Amino acid sequence: MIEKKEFYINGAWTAPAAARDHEVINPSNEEPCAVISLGDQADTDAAVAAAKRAFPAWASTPVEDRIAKVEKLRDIYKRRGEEMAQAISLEMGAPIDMASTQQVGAGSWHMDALIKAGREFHWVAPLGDHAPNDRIVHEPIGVAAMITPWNWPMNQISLKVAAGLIAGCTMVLKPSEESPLSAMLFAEMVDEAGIPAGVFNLVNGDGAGVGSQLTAHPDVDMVSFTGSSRAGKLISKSAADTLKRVSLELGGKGANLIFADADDKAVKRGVLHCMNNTGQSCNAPTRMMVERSIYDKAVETAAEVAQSVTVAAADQSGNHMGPVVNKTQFDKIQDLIQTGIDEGARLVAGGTGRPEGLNRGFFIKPTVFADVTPDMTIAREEIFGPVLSIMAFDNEEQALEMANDTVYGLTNYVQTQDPARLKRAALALRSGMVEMNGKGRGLGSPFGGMKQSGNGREGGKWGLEDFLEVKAVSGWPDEA
Ligand SMILES: NC(=O)c1ccc[n+]([C@@H]2O[C@H](COP(=O)([O-])OP(=O)(O)OC[C@H]3O[C@@H](n4cnc5c(N)ncnc54)[C@H](O)[C@@H]3O)[C@@H](O)[C@H]2O)c1
Repeated sequence: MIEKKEFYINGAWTAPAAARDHEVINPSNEEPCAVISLGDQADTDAAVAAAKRAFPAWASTPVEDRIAKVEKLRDIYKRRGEEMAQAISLEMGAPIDMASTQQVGAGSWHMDALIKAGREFHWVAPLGDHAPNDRIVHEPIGVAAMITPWNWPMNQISLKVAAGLIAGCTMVLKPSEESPLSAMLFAEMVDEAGIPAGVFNLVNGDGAGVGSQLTAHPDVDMVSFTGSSRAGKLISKSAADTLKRVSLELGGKGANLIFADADDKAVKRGVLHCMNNTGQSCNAPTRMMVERSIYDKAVETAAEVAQSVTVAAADQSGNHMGPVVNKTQFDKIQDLIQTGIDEGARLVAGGTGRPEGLNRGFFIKPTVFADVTPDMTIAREEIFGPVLSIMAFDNEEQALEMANDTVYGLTNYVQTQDPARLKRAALALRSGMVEMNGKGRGLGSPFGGMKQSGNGREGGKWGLEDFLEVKAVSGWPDEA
């Protein structure tokens, strides 16, 4: 069993102030695979103090030197990608091939984008020709607390840490207690990259402990949080007493609008996207809304695609689906599937219980419901598992209304060959992102939501701005 009980504070691996062991469970077999420590107030205080001490020197380090350190970190990360894939796969259950490509790949992709954005960013920018002696100066906010979830661990950590480093912030990372192994490996890489002591610190802990201590800490200047809307609300309240800046990336309930003229791969693509990472993605297209004239065919195709998805342990090679992360999620998803049945949705694939042949591990059947109505629980709640809800619509107006009828607003999807409709839908959907006809977003595109999906924007130049103060200066001397 892996034993990793220390925290990374002030450039050194440090024993916790008090022993509080926590077992990390391998979701593929429900057995403990590692022991870590959960920190307490003394560990949090030590990490925040180290970050505070390191801030003046790091903030005044030239930005090109900060970027050079992140480039080094990115290179080490790429070199040690296989180790990272193993850690992610073990702790949160992503199948090893998917962990190597998508999970690890997301981290280097974001670091590349942030490096590019840092180089192109106007750190000191003119206000405009009408005010030639005004400058807008961008400065790091200070000490950032970074609190991350388990579902895409390196995606989230790289977005926050690389942006914070380039911006000139110092930081304390509290990764999810479900996925600490990848985060500790990342800390080793930060150390190897020669990032100065105190700039990056890591303390493991849970939300009620280290998480809350960070969000309430008087010496933390901002909180960058990715996780559930539930925790986002608690964090906002906790940070209010010290008026910290709070950047939130929360849950979602993405709609995928499939019009009758959609390409013939649209339904299959939508189902597989929903099931990717065992449905544990905030931007998963979990509400498939289909124009009535192609509805029956779409339901049939969706059921076939879901039935073709195989399920197996995370350490097996192949393109199967792995388990969900833990028993709490397993039980919650089982309950929601049962609720879907009880409320009258038509089960066309999957259902409650484990897939055939799997008696241990948090495995869920790839599940599809048809005839879902907007008031049903499965149409409203983020399930965070491989469960798709299919609904019918009669016209564009109704489709857009149904898509926007949610407290969330993270990513919506549109499938149609009609260019005018694509543009209308892109503008009408109330979400931070709209992806159309299966085209992924480009390098450096901002990731974030509206409404209860949060207020932050991560990635590229918008990701840097989350960690920056804007200072307005007048009377700037004329350039020689
Ligand atoms: N919008 C995005 O960018 C995005 C990306 C990935 C995941 N998510 C969301 O994350 C959720 C799944 O992740 P999760 O189950 O780990 O979420 P979670 O909210 O339970 O936990 C996320 C992190 O917050 C910490 N935390 C929990 N309560 C806290 C509190 N009161 N104070 C401080 N920290 C606290 C946890 O320890 C963990 O590190 C889903 O809702 C998903 O949609 C959002």
